[in-house]
Amino acid sequence: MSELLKIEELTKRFGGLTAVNSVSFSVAPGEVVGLLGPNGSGKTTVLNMISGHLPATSGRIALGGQTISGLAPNQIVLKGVSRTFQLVRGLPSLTVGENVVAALAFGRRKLWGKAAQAEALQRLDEVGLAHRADQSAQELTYIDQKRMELARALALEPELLLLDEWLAGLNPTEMATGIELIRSIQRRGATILMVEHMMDAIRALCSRCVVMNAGRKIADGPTAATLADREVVTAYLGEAYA
Ligand SMILES: Nc1ncnc2c1ncn2[C@@H]1O[C@H](COP(=O)(O)OP(=O)(O)OP(=O)(O)O)[C@@H](O)[C@H]1O
Repeated sequence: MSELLKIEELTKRFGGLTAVNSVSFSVAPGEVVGLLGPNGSGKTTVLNMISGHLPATSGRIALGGQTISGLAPNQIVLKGVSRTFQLVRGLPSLTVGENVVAALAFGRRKLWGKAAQAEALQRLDEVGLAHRADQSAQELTYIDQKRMELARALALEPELLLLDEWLAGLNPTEMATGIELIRSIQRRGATILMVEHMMDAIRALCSRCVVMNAGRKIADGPTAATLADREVVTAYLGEAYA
């Protein structure tokens, strides 16, 4: 199969506002695709529909040829999609390790007990956080909170990982570390769809970009060519720069 994720004519209306307007695109296995666009263009709404956190008004989302639109978020996790959120959603009263153990209980293998603890350490090691496993989650620095959220998403064993501005708010050193971390996850075979505003990160990580503006898809292609596209430049910077 040439595509893992296939989105067809996806639309979301909030009352009179069409936040996502008949958007179609695909993601192939092993690809890292950037989902870009100015603020309010509908990117997070697309992610929310893929992960089941918002129902689509119309259109279809398929993973590996199976329709997943219409399913609840926990069912979509079991089909192989996990995500991070713009605002980190950990369980602050638990330790870092327990946060990942909690995710494993809901994952595709529903791990508990010692098996879950061992697996959690492995997931934390993948994101460079194993040494903080016994620390309270609320003591983590911002980047470590983001690492923990990534470990929780990886614990769900996704075929498709959705990242919603995972790199936002990091300083330049942390950004370089974060880019390398996402690259290492890709090298292990992950397929990633990432909403991102940081152009350097997009250039470093994404082979392809889908660009939205005012709810519509305006470009879809190899990163360098897409970022140079006149309509994309106009959407970001205005007519004067195009
Ligand atoms: N639950 C909601 N109810 C009503 N309107 C919403 C809801 N969620 C999003 N919107 C609106 O839909 C439009 C698209 O929002 P969305 O968050 O998807 O954009 P975005 O491209 O992710 O923006 P940003 O880059 O700022 O995160 C915006 O006009 C937003 O105000």
